[in-house]
Amino acid sequence: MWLETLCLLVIVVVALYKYLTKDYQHWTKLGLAQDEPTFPFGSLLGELVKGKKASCDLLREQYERHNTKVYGGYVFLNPILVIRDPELAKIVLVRDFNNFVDRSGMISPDRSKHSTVTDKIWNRQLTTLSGDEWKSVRSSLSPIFTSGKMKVMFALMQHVSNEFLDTIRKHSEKDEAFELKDLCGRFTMDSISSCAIGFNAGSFHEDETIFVKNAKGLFKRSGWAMFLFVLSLVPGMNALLGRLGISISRPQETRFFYNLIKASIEARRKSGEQRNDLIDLMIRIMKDEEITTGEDELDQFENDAKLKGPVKKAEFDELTLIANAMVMLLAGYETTATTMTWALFEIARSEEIQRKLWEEVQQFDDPSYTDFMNMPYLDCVVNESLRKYPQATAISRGSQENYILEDVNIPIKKGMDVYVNVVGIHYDPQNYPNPNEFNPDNFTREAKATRHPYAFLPFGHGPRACIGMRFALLELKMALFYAVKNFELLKCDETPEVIEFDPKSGFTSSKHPLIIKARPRS
Ligand code: HEM
Repeated sequence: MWLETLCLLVIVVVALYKYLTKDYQHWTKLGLAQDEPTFPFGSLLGELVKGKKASCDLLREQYERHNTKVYGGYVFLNPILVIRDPELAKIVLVRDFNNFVDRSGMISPDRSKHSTVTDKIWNRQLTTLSGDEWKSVRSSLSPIFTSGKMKVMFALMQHVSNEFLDTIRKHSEKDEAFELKDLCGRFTMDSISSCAIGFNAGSFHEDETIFVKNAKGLFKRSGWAMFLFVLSLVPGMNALLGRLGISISRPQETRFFYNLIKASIEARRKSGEQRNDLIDLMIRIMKDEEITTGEDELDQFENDAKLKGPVKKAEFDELTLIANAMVMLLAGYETTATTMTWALFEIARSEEIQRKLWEEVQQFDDPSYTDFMNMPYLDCVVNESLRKYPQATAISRGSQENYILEDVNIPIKKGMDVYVNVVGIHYDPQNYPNPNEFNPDNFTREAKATRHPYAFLPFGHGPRACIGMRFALLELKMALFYAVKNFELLKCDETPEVIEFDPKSGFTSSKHPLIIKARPRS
């Protein structure tokens, strides 16, 4: 009897496995090269979930294994299409945007309905909203970072830059080596909290303020958080977790920011104070005041990012405001800090790059916002840092309808996800000769003219691209400018020679601490 039961069990398990993995040959059947999936994670997530490989390395390897414009892959049991070609990236991200509005794994209305309060906050953020709801919130928030508004934030960032310099000075006076990520994290935390919610995070004055502790907590990858995240990707699980009162997001830290931002809004309303920061701008949006954008403020990236056609006006309630003030803190903290870290590290490693940058920055005593936007070599160094160390190694979009991707003639089913392999494109020698080398000259006007404009995607592209790009660029430029103008950045015994990416980080971070020294310029 037990033998029959065992045989039956084996048959059921095999049949179930066959059923679940029935789509694992989806791309091969269409004649397209694919990355071989392993059950149950597919071809993309397994290594990442196990923390064995950084996404930067994994996606680069996958890109280099293929030589077609697109290739197939799998996330769990689902086929995804991966783009290697900048022109096809443009078609998906910009030209046919109306079919590719959402990122993959976007929330379903069902998930929203049954989620816990703290998950609801996450569900109202720009990063996770979908369809018309996203369009209306995004169009309300878009004018927030135009160059006119950035000039006001520039003044707030000056104060943070001074604290940044004081900290480097203290290390240099003691001839002490210092770790860059910690320093840059303090810079970006203070500038985003001050510009977004008018809150002085005080990062430069304490080892770890309660603000920083909670912000870091939101990014920490514990086994439980990872388990819940992976579970939430399984269809139907979000709603179930919500019904059981289990938060996918980190409830304690989310509540901390919810309370902080709410208190900031209330204080602002009571005092009537105008700081012209994000909270002010969002309160004006809630009151239905028009925030204008001068068309002449928009560059090519932003013109591509404009939403075309009629957009329903957002219902901008207080929860939406808090959720989006919070997402600015989150999306703007680690991404910018990590890029800044790499940029300062590369400057310290190359005497020649540092000399060229120094020659440029020393021409300015007290640069204005416009000056910062017009320093060509500084711009090249920042762009090269974003190329070599893209914080989002891939960009994803879900297809809203059955769709044929032109040129390669590949059918994409409704609901299927398309990924653009950003890091692969950034390291393709056809786009950037000697891609492992840090070479700011990749971004001279002449070099850019020889390349497809979509071969550079650190902030994504199109209407769903990074809303905080101008803010991030200004922070990066200010930090690099003041550091190089006031100090010689130097390698020291602790500076790593070989770069390795951290497989445990969700960003393109270094596995080893990036440590340098600084000497005051006379
Ligand atoms: C070096 C720094 C940064 C990098 C590399 C970066 C990169 C990105 C990327 C690649 C995306 C996805 C784009 C797409 O899907 O096409 C994104 C989205 C986003 N970023 Fe950034 N970002 C940075 C800084 C910031 C800052 C400073 C803020 C806020 C102040 C911010 C806020 C956002 C938001 C809210 C979204 C979601 C936009 C939407 O879905 O409508 N980011 N970012």
